[in-house]
Amino acid sequence: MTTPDAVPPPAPGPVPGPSGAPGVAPTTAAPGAPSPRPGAPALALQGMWRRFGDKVAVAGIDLTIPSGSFYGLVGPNGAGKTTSLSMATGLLRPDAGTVLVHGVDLWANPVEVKRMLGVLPDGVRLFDRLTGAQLVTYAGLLQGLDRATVAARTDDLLAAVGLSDDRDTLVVDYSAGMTKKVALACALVHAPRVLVLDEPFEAVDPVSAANIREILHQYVAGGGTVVVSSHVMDLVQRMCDHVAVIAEGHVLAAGTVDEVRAGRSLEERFVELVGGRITGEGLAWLRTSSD
Ligand SMILES: Nc1ncnc2c1ncn2[C@@H]1O[C@H](COP(=O)(O)OP(=O)(O)OP(=O)(O)O)[C@@H](O)[C@H]1O
Repeated sequence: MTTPDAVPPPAPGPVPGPSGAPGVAPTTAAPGAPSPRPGAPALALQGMWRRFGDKVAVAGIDLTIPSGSFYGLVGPNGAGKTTSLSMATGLLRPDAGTVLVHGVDLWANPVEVKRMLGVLPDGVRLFDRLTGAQLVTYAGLLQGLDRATVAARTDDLLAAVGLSDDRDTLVVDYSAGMTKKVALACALVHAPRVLVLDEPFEAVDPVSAANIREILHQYVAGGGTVVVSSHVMDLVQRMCDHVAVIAEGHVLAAGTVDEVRAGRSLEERFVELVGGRITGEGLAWLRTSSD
């Protein structure tokens, strides 16, 4: 069994050390660095644009993600979800637009703001010649945590995601689902205020997915905000309290899950908003039966 309640809660300020040990802030804020604005949304995307050559991937997206929400981002393949989340977390520079994290401009203050963010990017590229334990330790030390805190949190997080027995295995030898889980542990180690997860359940088995969902719910109950992209509508409907549907770089609908689904299932509403159902009639040659 996992111990999800051992996961560090999101830190509004300095991160507490293990077992009441003195805490250490992830890194010392530079003098005059902007601080989170009370009452501001956890994440606000304003007028985001991004093109790749002739392809407009994100075409003027505005999104407001309330503090303490569990926010789902859904959309068909190529809708612009990963591009939006990459711009929202400082991984990809927007062509235009502003990202505010708890009221602080990300692209104007990347160092300070990234300290508030935990990110699980899509297609994670990790230092996979490290073991799982070394990788989480490395992520914690990079965030400026002291060694004792990192050691305690690494143990807690690896237990919570079910990787304790594989802690000394090289990440390159992990399965796809194990890699997702260790990347999630890395994203959580500094107790960020906002957690942004691109397809966190992809390749993850159902028991591990349920454990991860529990970790995320506890994180939100402790004051954190989760933004998660997924293709699984049923999961988003059950797990999230807010959702945005995006397609072709635009927001088609956003709000609470109940507002967006408007009395139907989220999947029905998604298909209605996005369209694009294709029948298999054009593939008659695939029929193998001679009847
Ligand atoms: N680095 C890139 N170079 C060129 N085009 C890109 C690049 N990244 C994304 N795109 C294009 O931008 C559009 C949006 O891609 P994006 O990855 O954001 O979609 P997505 O909603 O995350 O899709 P999926 O659900 O399939 O992961 C797509 O048409 C994609 O081909």
